[in-house]
Amino acid sequence: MRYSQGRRVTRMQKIEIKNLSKSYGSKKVIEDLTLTLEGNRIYGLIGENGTGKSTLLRLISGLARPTKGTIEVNGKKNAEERRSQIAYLSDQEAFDGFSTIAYQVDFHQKMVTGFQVDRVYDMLNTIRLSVDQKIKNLSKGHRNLFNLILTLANPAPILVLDEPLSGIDTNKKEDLVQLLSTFTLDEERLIIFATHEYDEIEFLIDGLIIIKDSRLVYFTEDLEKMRLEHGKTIQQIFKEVNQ
Ligand SMILES: Nc1ncnc2c1ncn2[C@@H]1O[C@H](COP(=O)(O)OP(=O)(O)OP(=O)(O)O)[C@@H](O)[C@H]1O
Repeated sequence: MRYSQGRRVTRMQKIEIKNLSKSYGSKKVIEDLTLTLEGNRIYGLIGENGTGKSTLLRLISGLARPTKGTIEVNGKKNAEERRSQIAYLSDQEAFDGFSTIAYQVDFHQKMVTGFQVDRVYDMLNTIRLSVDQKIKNLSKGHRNLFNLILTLANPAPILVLDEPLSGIDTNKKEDLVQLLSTFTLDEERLIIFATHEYDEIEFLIDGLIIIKDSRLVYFTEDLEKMRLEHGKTIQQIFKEVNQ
């Protein structure tokens, strides 16, 4: 199944990163990264452990401060303004655990303007999660799924997702991949997400970003073209740039 085929590219959303560097003490985590992401597209961000993927997503989302360089999201430069354009999903546990699913949905509805609560209930129904369940009693995969659903229901034009597929079983991953595709296609959003699941994203993403040793080593915004012209899978591209 090729979810990305025939996608309408409207170029409405834009993330513009120029000469971005981030260090923690003497450790360089992102070095001189320049990258423009735009349109109604899904971008996959891959790289080995500790190469700076989460850091880059946090920088884009205004949750970490660059050491050097600039980030503009839909023309907004400062961190607070950027945050207004972005729904961010962390790879860390986000819940207190003792509340129920219903409580969290209600909380998000109160906190997030335009939160798509009907969609949340539809999605919960699809994956058969009862709203009365306490978060602490959910499996890790279900917790991750619920967290992702809350993020998808945020109407922000850009979704920044840190490992949204981690811990989710294969059957549900297919549904999720379809869901992510629908979310950009129908609503003209831009999604960037970090993942280690190269096979799962093969036909989901439009663009591919690879980071190695803190640096951008590969970028295409048209993976389908690369696949047709060079016949390479993401796994093969990844191996080549990591040699
Ligand atoms: N707040 C921080 N303080 C100090 N070092 C940090 C901090 N955040 C990240 N790092 C370091 O920056 C490097 C990159 O971390 P990051 O989490 O961005 O990598 P990643 O590519 O997302 O890794 P993974 O695939 O394992 O999730 C790591 O060496 C990490 O220890």
